[in-house]
Amino acid sequence: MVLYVLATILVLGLLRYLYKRRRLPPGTKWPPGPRGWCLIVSDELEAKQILGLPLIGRVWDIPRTHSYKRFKKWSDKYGPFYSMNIFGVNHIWLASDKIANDLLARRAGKHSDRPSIYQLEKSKEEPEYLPLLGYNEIWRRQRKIVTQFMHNSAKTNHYNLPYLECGQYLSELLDRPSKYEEIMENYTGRVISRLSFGSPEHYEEIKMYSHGLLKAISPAAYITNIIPQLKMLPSVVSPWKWIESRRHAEERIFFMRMHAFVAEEMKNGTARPSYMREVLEKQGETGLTDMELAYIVGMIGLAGVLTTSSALMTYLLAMTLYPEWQTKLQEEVDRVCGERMPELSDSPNMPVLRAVVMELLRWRPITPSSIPHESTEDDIYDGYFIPKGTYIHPNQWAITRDESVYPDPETFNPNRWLLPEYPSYKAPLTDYPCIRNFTTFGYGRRICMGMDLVENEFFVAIGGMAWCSTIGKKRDMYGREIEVPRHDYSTYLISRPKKWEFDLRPRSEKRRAQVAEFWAQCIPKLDPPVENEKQNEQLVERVRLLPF
Ligand code: HEM
Repeated sequence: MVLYVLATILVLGLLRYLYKRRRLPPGTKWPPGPRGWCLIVSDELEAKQILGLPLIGRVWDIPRTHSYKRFKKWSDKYGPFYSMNIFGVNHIWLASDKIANDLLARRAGKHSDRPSIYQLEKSKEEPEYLPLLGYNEIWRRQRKIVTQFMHNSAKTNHYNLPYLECGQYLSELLDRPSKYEEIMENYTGRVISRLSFGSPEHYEEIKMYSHGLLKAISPAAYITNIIPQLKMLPSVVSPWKWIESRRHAEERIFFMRMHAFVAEEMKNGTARPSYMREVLEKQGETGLTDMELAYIVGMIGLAGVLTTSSALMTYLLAMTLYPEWQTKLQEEVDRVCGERMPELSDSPNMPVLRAVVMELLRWRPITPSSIPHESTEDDIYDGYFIPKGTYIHPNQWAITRDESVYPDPETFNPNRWLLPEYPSYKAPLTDYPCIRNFTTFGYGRRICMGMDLVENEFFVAIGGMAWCSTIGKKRDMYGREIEVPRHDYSTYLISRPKKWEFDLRPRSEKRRAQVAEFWAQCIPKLDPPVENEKQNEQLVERVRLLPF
């Protein structure tokens, strides 16, 4: 069995390599990069050469976990634009925001496709997951529809849901800080569940399917995402295929159930505003099938949970390690907001809060290895040849550690956004720093579609945490501070700090009571009584079950 798999990989790798090998156009050169064929079986950053092995390239040079650190190390050696061959595919890694913008935004016509995700059936062609679609007609129509409903939602500040959901979020966090992962996912899950389907009740399923999809697309989870040739093995010897077909089928049932749920509410006249309701109302115009429509909204639901909650977790870590920034932030929050929670309209007066948010995204990027683009045409950049079919990775870990832009990059330092002596500073401070279009949201035509929602959620949730709680190091039974790991992060595509111990307390009992009162005030605003009798009964029941 092992021999069969190895032989298949080598033969298919050879065929692909020979097929893809290209001659250089005159006057161009290959980008620099790690060359030679060597098999490395080490997870440490210093590689050990063990055995020469042609065809598969340097794949074993790449650790399964935190590979972006290895890629950064190579960019330190070969420069901010280097290439490498893996299993017959040409890869380019970028470690400079300028080069990433030059290629992925200014030349977006050539570099906006996506590589296939091998663990999925047909990620580029099936009208399912927008972020994974190729640069094709399906992607264009889906992106247009999502742009429309996200834009409409942004016009209402997303119905103020990120703010109104903070009441429950902060109350729960103050009561059970050790459950922070669950509480943070529940917060972002409830917001996106309401936005997508008009009701908060589906957040548990959204969370579950988000984790499932994240695993399916992460190289660290499935070897199939690293060795494409494995996909050609028959199902009988591919456990990955069984796992994926089950995940996919269950997720599809969920998306279709959500479609039916909102369609039924629309029929009864009880559907609240939601992305699903909006696309259903426009179905006559767009001509989308029920299935595609369900996927478009379902995918946005999944995109909105783990990304945002990851940065909330990083906030706890940063405040544990850099308490001086918590003090500065609390000073600003108290000065501007006094006895109430920060609201989005406070944003122009709160540069420190925006700088803290910005620095969280820079210091611990949520997708440190980024989501790669694929080139659909040959290109030449600075004399270097980029053949069609190249996978381009704007390595966010490296870009956010570019010392010419972010001096002393390992230090969490929001001052780099607040003081003119830093290269990343931008005025006026009423508008900047602003997370929109920041490198960690990607580039060009594939740039993230959730930036407006994320900006809103971060402002109120992080501002709210600073307003009501103080975070610090935990002490053991002998009174000694418990060590806090600076970078012990998960290994999937969306990265978050692994669970660690910290102390979180209300800033005062008065603030704790204010948070509980705020939650009570939010409930009727979140679920206002409606004309329809049946829905009124449901709402009364929902409020009755809330854990006061
Ligand atoms: C802090 C949170 C988030 C980060 C850091 C983030 C980051 C990213 C990145 C790096 C990309 C790929 C861009 C590229 O290929 O150049 C992306 C794409 C995308 N994001 Fe986000 N994202 C976040 C939150 C969200 C949220 C909340 C939503 C929606 C509710 C969302 C929806 C999308 C969609 C639909 C795409 C695919 C765009 C396309 O392929 O055309 N994201 N995001």
